Amino acid sequence: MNAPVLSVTSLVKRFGHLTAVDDVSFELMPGASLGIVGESGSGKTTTARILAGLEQPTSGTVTLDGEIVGGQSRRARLRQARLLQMIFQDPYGSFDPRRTVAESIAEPLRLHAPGPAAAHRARVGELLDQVGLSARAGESLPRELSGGQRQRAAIARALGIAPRVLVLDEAVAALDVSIQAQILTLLDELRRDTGISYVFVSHDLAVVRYITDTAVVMRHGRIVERGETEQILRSPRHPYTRLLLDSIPSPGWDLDRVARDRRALDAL
Ligand SMILES: Nc1ncnc2c1ncn2[C@@H]1O[C@H](COP(=O)(O)OP(=O)(O)OP(=O)(O)O)[C@@H](O)[C@H]1O
Repeated sequence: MNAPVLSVTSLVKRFGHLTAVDDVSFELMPGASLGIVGESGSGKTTTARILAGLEQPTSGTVTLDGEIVGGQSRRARLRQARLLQMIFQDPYGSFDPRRTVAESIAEPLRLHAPGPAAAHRARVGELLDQVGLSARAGESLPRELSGGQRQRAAIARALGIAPRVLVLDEAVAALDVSIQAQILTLLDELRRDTGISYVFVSHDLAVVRYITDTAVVMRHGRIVERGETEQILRSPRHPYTRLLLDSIPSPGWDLDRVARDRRALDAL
């Protein structure tokens, strides 16, 4: 039996009186894809940020490849970044606007895998190719690329150091639907080819259905339902999951019923 590449145990994050993440636990096996779904404010992003070390938990642990992470030493932070990389909704802010995309993709290589510049250049070429970007796109500045191309570049940069886990926070939410499909297909191929694991944070159940095997549903910081994604979406057990599903516009959509169910759930 394989060991999980990522385990999260009893994670809690408080901001003052607000408990944003409340006793969250889950495991991710090598090559698996786990969805974290829930409405705005349910604690998804805070959970993702803790995984990436961008936020410290109030309590609980994150274990990556058998070792608890969260240490603040340079060595500990480098190890966490080497094993787990994060992709944001719009990576624009995380690219240096004055550097070419290829230079930005090379940066983590220089930090984590020091070597001759020519080797880095060759690796950047491979990475651009792997995510479907031309060498010309690599020579562009971030603002010269489309949203979809920028997301491809962000994926290339994250993959360069061969992390075990990619945490994607609403990674396709800002893209047109046809571009979303291209990025999701790319992510699917990359997972098949490299055996990388995903934690895929999204409010979009259709996207989660496509890209994940299992999922957890978060509400008010807690996990209210978990299991195989297909099973959860086909026969949700928790009223909140049913409400999320009913909130998707579809033929015969009953907005009054959704509003009624929400009032009933909020009163619980
Ligand atoms: N730095 C912070 N300081 C104070 N409160 C915060 C902070 N970050 C998040 N919160 C609060 O924690 C709760 C969970 O937020 P979080 O962003 O994790 O939810 P989410 O499910 O990702 O929602 P969204 O999709 O809107 O980001 C919210 O009530 C939010 O206002």
